[in-house]
Amino acid sequence: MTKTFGQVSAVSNLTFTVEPGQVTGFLGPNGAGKTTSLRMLLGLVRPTSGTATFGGTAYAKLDSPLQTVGASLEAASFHPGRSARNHLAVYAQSAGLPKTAPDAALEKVGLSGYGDRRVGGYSLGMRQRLGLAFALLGDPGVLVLDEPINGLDPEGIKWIRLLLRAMAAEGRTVLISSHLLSEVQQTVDDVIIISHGTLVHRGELSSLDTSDTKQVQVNAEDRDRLATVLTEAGYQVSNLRSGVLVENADAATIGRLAFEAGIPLTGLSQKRTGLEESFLTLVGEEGAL
Ligand SMILES: Nc1ncnc2c1ncn2[C@@H]1O[C@H](COP(=O)(O)OP(=O)(O)OP(=O)(O)O)[C@@H](O)[C@H]1O
Repeated sequence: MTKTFGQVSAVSNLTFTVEPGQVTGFLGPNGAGKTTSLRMLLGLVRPTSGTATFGGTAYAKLDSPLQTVGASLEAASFHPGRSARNHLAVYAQSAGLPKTAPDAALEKVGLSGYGDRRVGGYSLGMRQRLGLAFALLGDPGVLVLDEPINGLDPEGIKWIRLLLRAMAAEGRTVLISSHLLSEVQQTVDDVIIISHGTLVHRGELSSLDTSDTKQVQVNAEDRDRLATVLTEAGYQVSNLRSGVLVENADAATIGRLAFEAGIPLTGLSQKRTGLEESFLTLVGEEGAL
């Protein structure tokens, strides 16, 4: 797809496919063209050229759009004077969904107790959840969510991460946008990265990790002994506030070495410092904002 607004080229020649059964992150700095792309996908903006389809059908031609694609583009677009349940009921009725659909959707997003409140009194996090309830209303196989994590508190972030992962595990297609890789890093399987309206990277999240040096962070109550054992095994180690950093190592080998030396570990993880760095290199300076 390509979209130009007068002189501004918002999206140029962008091509990608999103697969079911996984969560795909659509990433890029502010102004990269994510929202414009998602709006084209949902038939809200007409592409200058190109097409976007769901299983071969354009959004506008879908027989039952709410039951096919659930979308949440602007969390703030609900009328402040109406209740969440009322909003959802109107959409459910016009789409011929069962009367129970609004309550089921509110339940899924943890807003059951707040359905009768005016949306105007909702926090940003609650509006995000309501946006998601709207997306889930028709129990669709595809979810398209613009910045769904933005505005959520840590508990909300954990909650949405689990929900999106569960949706993907059920075989649904989940596409979420974000301007921060770190925000979605633990949620996505695949990434599509754009910058200045063009595709700069497409692949599994791990494909972003181009760092040659693999580091392992490991900790034990007897940290000194752990460091000695690893040094004797030929590893270069340094002390961190929260453990020992081992250069050029993989977590499985370090875990086995500690086990063989009879050192109980209190922490063991492979550091993936390359991800964020690769992301920033791909999107340029603005990505740091
Ligand atoms: N209706 C419009 N008229 C003119 N220019 C527009 C319009 N919509 C978007 N643009 C421009 O297109 C470019 C891409 O904007 P878009 O909102 O798609 O980016 P984004 O990646 O979603 O960023 P953000 O996360 O800040 O929303 C920007 O330069 C923006 O100013």
